[in-house]
Amino acid sequence: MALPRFRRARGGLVVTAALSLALTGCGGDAGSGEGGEAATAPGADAITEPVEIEFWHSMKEKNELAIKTMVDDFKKVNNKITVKPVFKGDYDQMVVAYKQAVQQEATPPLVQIYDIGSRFMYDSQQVVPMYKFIEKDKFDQNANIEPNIASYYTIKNKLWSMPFNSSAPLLYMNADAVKKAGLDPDKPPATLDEIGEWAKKLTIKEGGTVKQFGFNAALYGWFVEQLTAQDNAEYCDNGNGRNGLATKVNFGTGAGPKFAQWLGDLVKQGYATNTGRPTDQAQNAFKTGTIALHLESTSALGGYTEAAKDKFELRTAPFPKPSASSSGGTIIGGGSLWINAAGHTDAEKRAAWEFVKFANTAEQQAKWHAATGYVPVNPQAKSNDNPNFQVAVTQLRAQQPSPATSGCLLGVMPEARKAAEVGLEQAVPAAAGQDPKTPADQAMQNAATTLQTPIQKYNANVEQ
Ligand SMILES: O=P(O)(O)OC[C@H](O)CO
Repeated sequence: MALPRFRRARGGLVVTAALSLALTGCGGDAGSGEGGEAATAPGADAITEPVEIEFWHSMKEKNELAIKTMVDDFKKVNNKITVKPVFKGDYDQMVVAYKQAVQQEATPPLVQIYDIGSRFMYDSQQVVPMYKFIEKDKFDQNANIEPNIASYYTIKNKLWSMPFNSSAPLLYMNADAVKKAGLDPDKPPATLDEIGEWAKKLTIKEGGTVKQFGFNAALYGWFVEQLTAQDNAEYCDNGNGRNGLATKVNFGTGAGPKFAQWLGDLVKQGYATNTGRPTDQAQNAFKTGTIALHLESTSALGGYTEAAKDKFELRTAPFPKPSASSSGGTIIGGGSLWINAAGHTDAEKRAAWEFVKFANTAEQQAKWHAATGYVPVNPQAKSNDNPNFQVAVTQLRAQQPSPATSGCLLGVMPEARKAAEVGLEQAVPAAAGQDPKTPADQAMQNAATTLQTPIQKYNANVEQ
């Protein structure tokens, strides 16, 4: 399907139906912008005098401090450019803030968007694609960006955003609890069933009270995406939306219901606690030391390392596979940096690129990785000697990019993740001894079906 023709809007900017749809979900004139393939990348001569740019991000606590350190480091070597980091809430809140900014013609020159916002950003017509700066500067992409990471942000063979905070999902262990139960943290469980077996041995009850749960994980749609890829299956059709627009999601069958059933059973039997969808709640429970095994992103590692200090021995292990025969891998997570074209001067766009290049350097990526736990995007970056930090790096480098592990490109991917979480909520009982609201197969299938109309509406308005 051809992209609807641009039309001129006030101020010489342009609106597309694709953008309108992405912004409002219902078509109509919603914003303006001049970006996408049409945008150009200004050269180094665009900066002739001091320039200040806002950098919107979603990093909090320890990870936000690491951003501030990076910005300060940048200022020391680029005295003409001031980068002002602005925390805009979590990843979902950022997308809301970004959409509002497009409507108000007030986007920042530089924005961090989570992985699953990539197709939306591509369709938004707001950005200067990263490959244009790469070409302009003859930047060596292969030498500076891990191919396994770049694959996620590569759309139609071109890199659209710069991977920045790249993560992998992990199994976290309270190694003291593991050892006390006579289990060996050096031989961690590798499948959901093995985790279930461990969780039973690791749950400690005193009287009627649970002192330690064997397992917890947020009801987080990201885990459904990861387990699907671990099964070497595609989350959405058309080669995970990379051979053409995806027309449906597949989490109604396979790893989605398997995970929902497995977690529901563990909660019902009292071996896992259900802390709901907010990842903060599952994270806080793990940090108290009363959870033995836990699933989270490597992005939490910096904070966990600090929280566990003097409390318990923290260990990480590869993310589990749905079953021993699963032959896939994990998907790169986290977010990437997008440079906005609409309404920005050449100096601002160039300043944003200068910071993006700086953030990608081996030195900065090594520092960033050591502070946060994110995987270094630059293969030349030294990884942290702490073995907990190396698990995600090894996990990522060991796998070959494939359609499954490149992740699903879908304009309504944030909605898809939320739908999967609604499915999990239906399938996982609130507490021990309770039944789920809906059987797992049906809950996940129902959730997947709710996406058909949003996907069709989105696809009707964007180019293939
Ligand atoms: O917690 P992060 O930054 O690793 O992100 C996890 C997911 O990829 C976000 O979509």
